[in-house]
Amino acid sequence: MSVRIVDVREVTKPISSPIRNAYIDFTKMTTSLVAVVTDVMREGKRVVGYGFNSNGRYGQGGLIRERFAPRLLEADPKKLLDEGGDNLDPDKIWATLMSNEKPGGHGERSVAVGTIDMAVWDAVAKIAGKPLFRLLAERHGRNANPRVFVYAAGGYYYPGKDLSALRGEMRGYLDRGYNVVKMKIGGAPIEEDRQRIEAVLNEIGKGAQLAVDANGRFDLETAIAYAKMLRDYPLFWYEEAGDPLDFQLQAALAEFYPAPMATGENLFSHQDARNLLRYGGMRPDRDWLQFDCALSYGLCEYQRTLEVLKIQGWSPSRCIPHGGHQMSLNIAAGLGLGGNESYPDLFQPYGGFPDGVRVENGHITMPDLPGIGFEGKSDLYAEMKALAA
Ligand SMILES: O=C([O-])CC(=O)C(=O)O
Ligand SMILES: [Mg+2]
Repeated sequence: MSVRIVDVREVTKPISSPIRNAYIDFTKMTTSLVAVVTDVMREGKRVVGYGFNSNGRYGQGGLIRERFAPRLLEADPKKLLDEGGDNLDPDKIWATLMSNEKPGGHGERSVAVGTIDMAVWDAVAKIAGKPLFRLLAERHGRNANPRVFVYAAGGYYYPGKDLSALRGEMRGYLDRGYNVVKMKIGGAPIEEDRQRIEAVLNEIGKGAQLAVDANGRFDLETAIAYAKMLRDYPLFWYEEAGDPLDFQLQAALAEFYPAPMATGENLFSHQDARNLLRYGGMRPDRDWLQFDCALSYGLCEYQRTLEVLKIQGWSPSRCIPHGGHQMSLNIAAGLGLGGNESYPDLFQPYGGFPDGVRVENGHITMPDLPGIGFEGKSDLYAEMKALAA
């Protein structure tokens, strides 16, 4: 049986909305959609793997088309196969993508590679005829747990949004089954943010919890001023206070913030993750790590990141990735992460769950769909299918 990648296609799609966090607005946000087309047939259909690059970093069409897709298509197909020769080997593909790339200075090539890697894993699990989370659990000798914690991210700033709109948004998440919600901070003066936080806490009551996200906006002084304000409240976490690569700031903040902190969505390699754990003062008994495989060289690299965690004394259950995509849901269910982000009202049709999956008591249950499960989400699959047609 031949197993061959016959094409790698990319299209850049808008995922824009009028929202704003403390650092950027999303009025021009895009994502790359990728199809890895194989010559394998399953149940009378050609196996195509799909991927996209989460949100927050723009499409990567230039890098994918000029550098990464040609490397895959020019490689000897036999060199991309696993030992049995009957499936693709994601690690060999990853090494091929990264040939002639220097170390360090990751830039956004990690996003381009992460997007293709997602499509490769989708294809590999479909060729194996299994959900990706089950394939991952088997490869790691673990039991899959299809029940995954999810939280609702939103609470953005946008024109005309007052406290009652913010409260209404959060109420809507609770009505849909979530029990942890997240809102943005740092895009308004501290006193205004305090009022926004109190409004949300009053709305959600004792049965739910609130996380806050500063999107890396603060200098040390401001991060500490916020820590002193935030520690008055029983928050789920205080996220990305300062620049993602300012590990000293993160470590200093721990002195002022005994409750859980979260960060990592803008660290794009296992080496950066290792530096965070070495120097960022993050505490394995309470803090949360948010590396998003789609932005950070994909699942091949994410497995290396999980190895780094292990060596540094961290459990994978402290990871709740950024991005709200089904790829991280599979990793969570297969490799025992603590859960996944979700954006119930944003970045559609890319984020979210397969049709019919409901959030209950802050958790979803993964259906048994082959691959990542994109075929189970009809609005998303319509876009994907158009690319592969
Ligand atoms: O606003 C964003 O860029 C998204 C983000 O930080 C998150 O989901 O944690
Ligand atoms: Mg964030």
